[in-house]
Amino acid sequence: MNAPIDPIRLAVPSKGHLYEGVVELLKTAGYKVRRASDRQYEATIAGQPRFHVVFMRPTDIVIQVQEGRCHLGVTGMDVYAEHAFEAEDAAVVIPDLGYGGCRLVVAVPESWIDVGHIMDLVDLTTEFKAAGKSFRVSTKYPALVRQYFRKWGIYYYQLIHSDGALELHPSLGISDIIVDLTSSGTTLKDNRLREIGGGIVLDSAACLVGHAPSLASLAREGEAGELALLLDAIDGVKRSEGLLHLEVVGGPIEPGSPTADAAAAVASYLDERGAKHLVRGEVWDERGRPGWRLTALLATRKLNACQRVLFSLGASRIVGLPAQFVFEKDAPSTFNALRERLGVEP
Ligand SMILES: Nc1ncnc2c1ncn2[C@@H]1O[C@H](COP(=O)(O)OP(=O)(O)OP(=O)(O)O)[C@@H](O)[C@H]1O
Ligand SMILES: O=P(O)(O)OC[C@H]1O[C@H](OP(=O)(O)OP(=O)(O)O)[C@H](O)[C@@H]1O
Repeated sequence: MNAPIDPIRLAVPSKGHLYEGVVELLKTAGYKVRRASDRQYEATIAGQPRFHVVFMRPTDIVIQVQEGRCHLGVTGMDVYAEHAFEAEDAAVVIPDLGYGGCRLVVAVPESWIDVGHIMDLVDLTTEFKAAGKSFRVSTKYPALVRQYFRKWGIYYYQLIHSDGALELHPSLGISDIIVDLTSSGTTLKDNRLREIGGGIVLDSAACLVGHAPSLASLAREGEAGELALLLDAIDGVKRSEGLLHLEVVGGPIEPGSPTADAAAAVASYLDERGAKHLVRGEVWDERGRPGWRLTALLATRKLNACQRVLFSLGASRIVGLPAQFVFEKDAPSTFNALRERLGVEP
């Protein structure tokens, strides 16, 4: 048996769109990254001496995970997908970490009123070719664009590879259209460009990738190993996102009083609002009088709208605490799924 991987190197984007989200997620999961300054490219994790964090650009992260220098890495799904064909040893462990959402889209000048759908580009690119002109597409994602255009039967175009400020290209005459990331849509709009129908090449989010042979080795450490603990913690955090652990207490119940049914009414109301894991039971206050208590998981955004109704149904106190982890016995486990995919025996 090979020696255990030590340190476990985790690559994290050094700045930009994907940085803060992962630091926050790791912290909530109990893995607080200790980085001396934002110019420091290495860090440790408090209480986790086996982890070594390195900070890199998202593209380099895919390459270093592929090479096995980094065992785990956080990058954008867009970046991973662009390099996937040359990174067969870099496996996706968690495809969506819950932040860094954006879309890779085909955008044309607003003035092109005849082009509303990707299908229109089939004809347009053919017309360009017939007229002896080259239809130029600026992008940072040549592999994804080629694949997408092939799927739609678009063959006559020239790719212009560029790393930034692509939105300027059509107005400067560098290209005719662009394929770039967007989230709020502001940059496209401010540069008089617009997305076209059927033009979403990829929906992307921050993802966790890993070097497949290293993942297999870490998975062999089992459910108490560092990989299982990290993935379980992330699963727990992700499952708790946006949820409150709600406690509703009612009472005291006077003998013969109709409030005895209040707990059932509150449970049924919360159930209608989408609350999960509703449980209720009898409780006694400090004077020994009976009451009821109900707990549930409820979307944070729904609590405010509920509270007056809950009082009217008989609740006397409502407490909502942000859930930090939700573990459910039968919920899908990233670690178990990964172990199965890698063919590692439990
Ligand atoms: N609105 C957005 N625009 C661009 N990228 C976004 C957006 N929202 C999330 N992202 C994600 O952030 C990644 C880019 O991050 P950032 O700009 O920090 O990196 P970069 O320095 O340009 O990296 P590299 O050039 O190495 O890919 C994208 O690949 C994408 O996954
Ligand atoms: O839809 P929006 O919310 O406006 O976001 C989209 C913009 O954000 C990104 O640029 P970034 O800020 O990463 O700068 P870059 O050009 O250096 O990549 C992307 O390349 C777009 O230009």
